[in-house]
Amino acid sequence: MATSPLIHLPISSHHSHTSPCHLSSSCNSFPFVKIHNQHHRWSPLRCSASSNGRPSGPTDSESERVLEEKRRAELAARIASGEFTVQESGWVSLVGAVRGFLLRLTGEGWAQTGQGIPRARGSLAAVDGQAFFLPLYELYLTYGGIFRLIFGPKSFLIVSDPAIAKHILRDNSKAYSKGILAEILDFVMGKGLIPADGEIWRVRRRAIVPALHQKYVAAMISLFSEASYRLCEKLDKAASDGEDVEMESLFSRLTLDVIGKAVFNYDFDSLTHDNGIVEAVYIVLREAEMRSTSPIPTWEIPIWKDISPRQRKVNEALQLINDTLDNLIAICKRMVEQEDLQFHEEYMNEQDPSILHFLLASGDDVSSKQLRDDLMTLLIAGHETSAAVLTWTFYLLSKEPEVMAKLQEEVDRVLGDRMPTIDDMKKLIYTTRVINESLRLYPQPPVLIRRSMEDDVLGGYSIGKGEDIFISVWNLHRCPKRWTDADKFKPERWPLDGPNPNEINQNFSYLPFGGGPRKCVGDMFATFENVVATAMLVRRFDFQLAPGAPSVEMTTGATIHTTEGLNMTVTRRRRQPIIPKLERKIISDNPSTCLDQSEDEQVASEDDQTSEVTARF
Ligand code: HEM
Repeated sequence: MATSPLIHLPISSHHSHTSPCHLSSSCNSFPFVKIHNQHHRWSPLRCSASSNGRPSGPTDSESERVLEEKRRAELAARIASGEFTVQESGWVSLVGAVRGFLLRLTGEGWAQTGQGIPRARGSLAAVDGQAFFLPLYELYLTYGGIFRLIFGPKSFLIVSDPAIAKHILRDNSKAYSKGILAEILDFVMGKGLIPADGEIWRVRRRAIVPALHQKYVAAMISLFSEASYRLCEKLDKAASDGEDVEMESLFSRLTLDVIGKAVFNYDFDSLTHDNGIVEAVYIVLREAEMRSTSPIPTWEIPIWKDISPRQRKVNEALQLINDTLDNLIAICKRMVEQEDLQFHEEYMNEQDPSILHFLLASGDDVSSKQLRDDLMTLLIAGHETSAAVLTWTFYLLSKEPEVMAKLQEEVDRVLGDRMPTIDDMKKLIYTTRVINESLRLYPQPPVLIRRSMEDDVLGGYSIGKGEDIFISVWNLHRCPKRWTDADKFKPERWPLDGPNPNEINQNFSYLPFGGGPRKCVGDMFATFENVVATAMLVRRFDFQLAPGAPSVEMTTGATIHTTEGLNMTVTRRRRQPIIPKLERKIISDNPSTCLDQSEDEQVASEDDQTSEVTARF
């Protein structure tokens, strides 16, 4: 039976915390978007925003900081008093010592099992839905880079040490499976690439990775631009009407539109309207999140799962998605059959550059169920993550006007009023650093889940087969010893002339896309998507937290969500005039040139700006 881990993580200290317990609910203006109604009251790293429409002034930040320090001091004192520490019984210690001794005898390493992994305990009665990775941070500061967290009969190893993370993810990755994650996601992803393990994973990874080749990613830039442009149009209307916008749901729609086209050449067009399939995708996504945070797996109870209206709705949604995917696969198969096909490494069909087309053209010999699982996995993996990155990036930007100004300066200078091209990705370096830094502060997902498939030694402690492990990327990314001003949004920490930060050059203390053989296959795709969307949005608009909106708080599903949306006031930018460059027009068949024209006209006429479009002769 699948166990659901995430709800079990809040720690008992929660209840006695000085912060009041709010349970509020709000209604999102967009249907099908998750509504959360818990506050992470416990959070020492609370990310509450000023809701007065301006970035917090020094007074706001100062009082936030004082409150935060108070909370942390209280918690640290309670942890230090041993409240969360589990005393090892003599029996456990004895077994540990004997085992450690035997390990040494067999030469398997100098395991410190005698001393035992530090232990903390949590309460099952804690409130669900809160950002569970936050209490893990404080416990990490006390118990260190590896400790055991115990909830009733269940226990988890919490890893926050870069060397141990490297060992699990890369050096000894074969000894670890996706464990709980695979169980929870089975209903939607089946044996898709994220949950799959062993031989199935190996074969599917080998088939899928080549589909995201450089030429494909370059072709995606115009797709990112077109979708971002549609979002700009929507924001432009809101700016005209003087309406605030809920950006989290808009980013969710933007990235859904992008990934649908990119993976199986399907235009959800969710930014423009809702339809059955968009609704079905959100029903399934919400279900996956519910399953990962629910204390009781009701969906596994034999009769209940057949009569529950919720489960029926989920099954209907899945059926609709599966039918749609089957249909798209059939259409694509026909296209491939009619094609004068010459398959090569960077193969791409110009009319349909999707991953599905590549897979079919490559002769990928796979069952249609497996193909559907893979497509569904790519859809979910590429949708939720990027939407969350954009949400938190814009939240962070609204709090740091100086970063926003620097970002806008770069975007104006590099892009002017053109649509972005692949060459611009090398030039929008500060924009990329903004995304790098956003991913450090808000890693998506905030924990990586594994299960040991054999005995191993982690950080000097021996562990057995079957341990459920959470690698806290949140803790790695906010470790105060590793990062100066760890909680501060400082894109400048990543030098402009340095390499793009990744897990290798940061020695596993920075894991925005995981690491080792199971590293994200869409890292470049996602980075460019986020860079393009961010650049196109900040070029046209200024963004501030909406006056009177609820403070921005975190909660978790698979990624970090806000509890009540990211409500923002969007205003058109008044830009300095761009001095026309007298340069010759380069004749190009690049589709982005056609778009240039339409956006140039749009920007010039609708924004009523003094800026002039770069003259081309
Ligand atoms: C900013 C956006 C994204 C972030 C932050 C992100 C992050 C990650 C991370 C951390 C992992 C490793 C998970 C683990 O080790 O347990 C991962 C795996 C994966 N990602 Fe992404 N991802 C993003 C976008 C995408 C996109 C756009 C795609 C597809 C086009 C994608 C497809 C995948 C797949 C298939 C895996 C599983 C790889 C495997 O297990 O072999 N991701 N992603």
